[in-house]
Order: sequence, then structure tokens, then C-alpha cells
Amino acid sequence: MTNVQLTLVQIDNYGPWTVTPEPRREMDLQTLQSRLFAELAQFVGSRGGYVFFTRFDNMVAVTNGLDRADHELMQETIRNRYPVTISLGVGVAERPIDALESATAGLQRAGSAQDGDRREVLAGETLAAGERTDVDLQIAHFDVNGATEKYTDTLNEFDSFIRIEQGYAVLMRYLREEHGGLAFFVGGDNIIAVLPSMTAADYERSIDHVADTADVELKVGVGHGRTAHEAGMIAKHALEDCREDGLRVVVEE
Ligand SMILES: Nc1nc2c(ncn2[C@@H]2O[C@H](COP(=O)(O)OP(=O)(O)OP(=O)(O)O)[C@@H](O)[C@H]2O)c(=O)[nH]1
Repeated sequence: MTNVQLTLVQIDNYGPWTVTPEPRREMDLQTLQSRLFAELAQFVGSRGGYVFFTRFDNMVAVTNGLDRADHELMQETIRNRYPVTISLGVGVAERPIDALESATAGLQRAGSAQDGDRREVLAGETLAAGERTDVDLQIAHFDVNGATEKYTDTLNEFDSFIRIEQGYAVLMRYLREEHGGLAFFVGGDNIIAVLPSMTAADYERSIDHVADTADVELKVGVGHGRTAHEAGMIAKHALEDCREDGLRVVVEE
């Protein structure tokens, strides 16, 4: 049984900040958002976690292995280096969506994302060390078959992007609704998902659904681990096994 710890990262009062005292240059905001993401990717990644940029003002991190002190240090690091602060909500559950719901509820209880006086909230509890197991996380790494040949080397970048994003849109909705899993686009033709315990047959069905609905062909490698890095690395190797053996799904137990 999975035991997923997710952290919702929310920039404090960001909306008002982007227009105070007047609207800020868009490329300055993009620079800030991407640097903040890079900072968090490095911080969380060096502790075995994953962070996904989602909407940039809100980001979702898989934080199994990070405790409360790590979260406090994350907030301090951002406060010291950036013109914004972050609030963090932590949730733990068997299904990723339930962990995220609980992480979100902690922040929403503390106030609105646009409350000037709601800053650096740290809500929720992390998994105790004694509760952690080797199968707490199931990570799936999806990849579009032949994206270079079918899209990158054939279509213009925008039409390639539409195809990839449509495949992603169908997959993210399907996994969220059918399994309570969370799928994130990570660049190129890659999607990384954090999921509850799913079988190879479940993955076959999800790939069929994307092929039938969006006409995008996927393959997927799946791994388990104590941290996102551990599970994700196994998933990447499983994806290589798909390529070598011409398979659509490889689940490493
Ligand atoms: N984030 C991320 N992106 C990757 C990874 N591997 C490949 N990519 C991206 O995906 C793009 C396409 O690479 P591939 O998936 O290897 O190419 P492909 O043409 O789909 O070939 P097959 O997957 O073998 O069918 C690359 O240009 C990268 O942008 C990965 O592990 N993580």
C-alpha cells in the first residue's frame, strides 16, 4: 500500500505582488518563477523528492523523506534569496489526490493565497520515520512513442506541442478520476505520475484510453521506492526496458 507525502507550495500574496505598484514586466515574472522552481527542484531533489511546476504560483512536491525541519529550511531559503515567501501545506495519504486535498486544506484554513498577512504558513504533518516503507511511492514515467519522428522532425513546434499537450490532458484527467493519481508534464514528450498501487493492466487501460481519445501512443515504466527519486529512477529504467523489448508497460515490483 502506498503512503504518499505531498507538499503544496504556494507563493504568498503573489497576485497583488505582480501588479504592485504597477504591473511588472512579464519576462521578469517568468524569470522569477523559473528560478524559484529551479531552487525548489534543487532543494527537494537533493533530499530525494520531486517537485512539479504545475502553475508556478502553486507547485506540487513529492516530499517522502523530508521532515518538518526540511520544510522550515525551504521557507527560510526562499525568504533569504527571493522577493517573495512561500507557504507550505503537507498531506499524507494512500492516494496522491487525498494527500494533496489534505495539504491544500491546511493552507486554505489558514487564509487566502491573496491575504497580505497570511505568510509562511507550514500546515500539516510529515510521515514519521518509523512509518516509512520501501513501497510508499509508485512513480510512473510515461513517454510518447516516436515523438521525434512523428512530431519534432515532422511538424512545426506549435503543432507538436498541441499533440503532446492533448495526450497529457487526457492522461492527467483519466488518472486523477479513475485512480486518484497525479500526472505532471515534465518537458519534451514526458509525463511523470505519482500513483496509488496500480497494476500493469491498469496502466494498459490508461494507455488505451489516451490512444482512443487523443490519438497519442504512450509507453510507461513504473517503479516503487521510499522516495520519489528512488521510485522515479526505477521507472526510468523500466521505460528503457519498454524500448528494448518493444513493450508498452513495464512495472517493477
Ligand atoms: N523530463 C524528461 N524529458 C525527457 C527524458 N527523456 C527524454 N526526454 C525528452 O523527450 C524528448 C523525446 O525523447 P525520446 O522520448 O527519447 O524520443 P522519442 O522520439 O519519443 O523516441 P521513443 O521514446 O524511443 O519512441 C527529448 O527531446 C527530451 O526533451 C526524461 O527522462 N525526462
